[in-house]
Amino acid sequence: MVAEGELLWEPSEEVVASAELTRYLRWLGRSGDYEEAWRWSVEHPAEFWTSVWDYFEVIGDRGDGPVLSGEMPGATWFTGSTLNYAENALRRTDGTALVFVSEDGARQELTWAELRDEVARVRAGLVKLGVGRGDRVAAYLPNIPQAVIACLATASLGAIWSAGSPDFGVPSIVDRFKQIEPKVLIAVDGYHYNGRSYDRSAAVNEIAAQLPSLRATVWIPYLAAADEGRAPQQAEPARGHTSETPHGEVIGWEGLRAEKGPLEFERVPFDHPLWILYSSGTTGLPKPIVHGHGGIVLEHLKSLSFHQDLREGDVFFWYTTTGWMMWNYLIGALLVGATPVLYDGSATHPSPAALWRIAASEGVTYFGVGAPYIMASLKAGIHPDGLDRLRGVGSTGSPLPPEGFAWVAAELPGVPIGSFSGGTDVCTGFVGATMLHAIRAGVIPCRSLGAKVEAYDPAGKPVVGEVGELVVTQPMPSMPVMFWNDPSGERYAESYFDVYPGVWRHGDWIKINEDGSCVIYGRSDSTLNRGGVRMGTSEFYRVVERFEEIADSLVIDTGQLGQEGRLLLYVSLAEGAELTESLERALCAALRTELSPRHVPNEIRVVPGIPRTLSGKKLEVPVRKILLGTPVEQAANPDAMANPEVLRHFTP
Ligand SMILES: CC(=O)CC(=O)O
Repeated sequence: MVAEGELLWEPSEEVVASAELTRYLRWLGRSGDYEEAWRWSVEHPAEFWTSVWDYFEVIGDRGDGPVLSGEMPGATWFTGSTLNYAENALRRTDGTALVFVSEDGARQELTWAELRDEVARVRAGLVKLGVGRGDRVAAYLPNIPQAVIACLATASLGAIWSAGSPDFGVPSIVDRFKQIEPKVLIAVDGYHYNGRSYDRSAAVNEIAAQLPSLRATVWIPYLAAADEGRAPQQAEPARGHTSETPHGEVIGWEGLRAEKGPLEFERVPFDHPLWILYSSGTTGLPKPIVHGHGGIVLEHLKSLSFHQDLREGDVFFWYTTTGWMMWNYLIGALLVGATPVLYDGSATHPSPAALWRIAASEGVTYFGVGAPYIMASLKAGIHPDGLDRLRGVGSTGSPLPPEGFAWVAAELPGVPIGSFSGGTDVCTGFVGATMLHAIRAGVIPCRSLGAKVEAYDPAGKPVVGEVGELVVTQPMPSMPVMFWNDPSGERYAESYFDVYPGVWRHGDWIKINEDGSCVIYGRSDSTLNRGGVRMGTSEFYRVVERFEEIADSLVIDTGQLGQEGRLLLYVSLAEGAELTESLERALCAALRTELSPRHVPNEIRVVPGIPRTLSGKKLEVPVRKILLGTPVEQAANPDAMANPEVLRHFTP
């Protein structure tokens, strides 16, 4: 058992001296006191974000309008400025820009010159298909180089990128893409995952048929190329050749990139849409969140340099699909001149150590994953090795329990583990680590520069040392510039500003300590409130999932509006395990002693699996709704789930 707050790592003088953040603070003429710098960054946001633009020598015209005008929602940044994300991402010319590895062993490397050439070609291909400023290009692609190339080519034109991963079902992709009316769809014929091939040709045809806005569909014969000797389901049209279908032209990737074009960049205003990400709630269509060129360039430069300490020469890995904002964050490495490693495949194929092996073979210097992968590595008894170049490990997606921190500290001595928390809505973390901070078990060392994060009590008063609602009380440039199809901004305002007017409420529980460090306790709306003792579900899971017999768990408090309800614990069992009376007793005893007697579940139920979203989050709120009487079909969208079949096991 590891105590929260136990010291695990401290930066040496050398680490502090060579940190990117130290260089920036010196350039600013400030001391190395992080809290002082943070306070300045949030109290003087216009000065801070101007310094980020200048320090990184952002390519573009900073303009001479006000840096920050108005208030949330609706604050605007850098009036009169123009820039282009792709121009900033493609500023280097020498060395390796991108590495790709897949679970079946394929590997590809692109130099900066090759990446620039590919982007120019695809840009020319998109122009030929009629894509221009403001048009949407949708992608149904795995984490492969073509996704990065097409994203940058789209951005270079001032057109708008939007991606979904090919493991998303047809209805969930159509629900997303039909809202944004794309002109072009770029898709693969299928992919490999966990040793199996998944043919998606029929899915792509179904998607295309439901998008009347399409002028063209671009096919990438990815599965066909991998499955040597197997006839592709959808033949690649001959180079440069196109054919017509009811839903537009059909062209192959080779046709799209056939002509060498000029690498040019349409400089656009700061808030010009760069990409559209989605956040699915439990009702209505997924929210199409639009981020702007300027906000993403500044936020990713700041966050990747000062919080992940990335720089030229670094090799950056984060396990993600194109359907999660961590993909957009991963490719942000290009902005700082680091090399992103794209991986397509399962995290645990051919073994639970698969991702650690990639980190070793690719000489990864910063390795990021979802918290469950670290916990699974702990449980599987993995001893990662060959990671001599590793300087940092990142964890996100859900709170990492103190044991996960301690495992990284023990297995990778000298490497700090930085838990990072934010979300799709801002395409970054609000809180994270730096190379100036010590690492303590279960604790996130700081609030990110420029992110005025506070914990609010229900009356909207900031609290310190107590759990409260995570709010952001100053605008950040990477906040959405709008939701697509929400001209009045109503949906946007409702999503973040309905509880505390003028203040961004993120929907997480956070405790901020006196020293600025913090702990995230999970989603605020799934919190357990037992007799007034509020607790995020992560603390519960930490106790339960330590048991070898428990593979996964979900806890639901059916209490409503101050009324105490039942506390139900769902467990999926490890292979060969049984929920015996003695195991039930041991679980209850651990919860009683480690949390509180009020946190002993009223009932423990065995289920075949815990429902998770495609990006791995437990579906606590939808299950709670089902238990309170909402029909399963209305509580959750099966297409946004990794394992929708398990939901029927959760009945009132
Ligand atoms: C940075 C993050 O917060 C990622 C996520 O959990 O979606």
